Amino acid sequence: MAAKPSNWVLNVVYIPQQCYHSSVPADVLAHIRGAVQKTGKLDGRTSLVSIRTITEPSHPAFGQCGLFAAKKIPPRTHIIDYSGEVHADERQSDYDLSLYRSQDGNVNIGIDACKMGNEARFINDYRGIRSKPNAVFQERRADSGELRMSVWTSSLPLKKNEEILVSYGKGWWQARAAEGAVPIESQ
Ligand SMILES: C[S@@+](CC[C@H](N)C(=O)[O-])C[C@H]1O[C@@H](n2cnc3c(N)ncnc32)[C@H](O)[C@@H]1O
Repeated sequence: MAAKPSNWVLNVVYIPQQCYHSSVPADVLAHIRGAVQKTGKLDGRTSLVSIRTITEPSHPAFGQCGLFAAKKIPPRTHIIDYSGEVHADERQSDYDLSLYRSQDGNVNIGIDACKMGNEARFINDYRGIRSKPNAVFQERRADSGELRMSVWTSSLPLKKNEEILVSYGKGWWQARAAEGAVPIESQ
């Protein structure tokens, strides 16, 4: 089992690389895994980030965790891949993001880091924290050929100890507005 990063949460399994749920159809699985042979090398670890509990009461995710730059990170730099359970079944999860949609639109593949994942699951949305995101999600093929959702710095560097913040997208918040996830005016 992979060594957990500092401040990892008790009820979540740490997986440095994505894993696959049985709901993913075989042809889609082959497409996501890619054609390149796996090397067996674990490339999911990074020293660029640290998980911290948010202690400022003014932060909208006060008491939860966030992901922070452990050192200065240059602009347009790969920070980490979002790992979790790659799945095709329906999920109600605040840790689920979209990875792939089949051409006919019949298969939607997500990566759910609710029960298992890596440091990237702690990345918060920028709303209510700063004026714009300082990081972006970007699909990429890893050296192994595998399709992944990765996190990159924007056009500006990240300072050491700066919180890494992306945009979850308006749709993410709209879908949760009924549950009072965030004040609508802050979208
Ligand atoms: C993917 S998790 C992010 C990590 C989470 N803070 C944690 O400690 O597990 C998404 C959840 O974080 C919180 N969150 C993220 N960004 C937020 C924001 N800008 N304002 C309020 N809550 C936020 C919400 O509770 C949301 O459901």
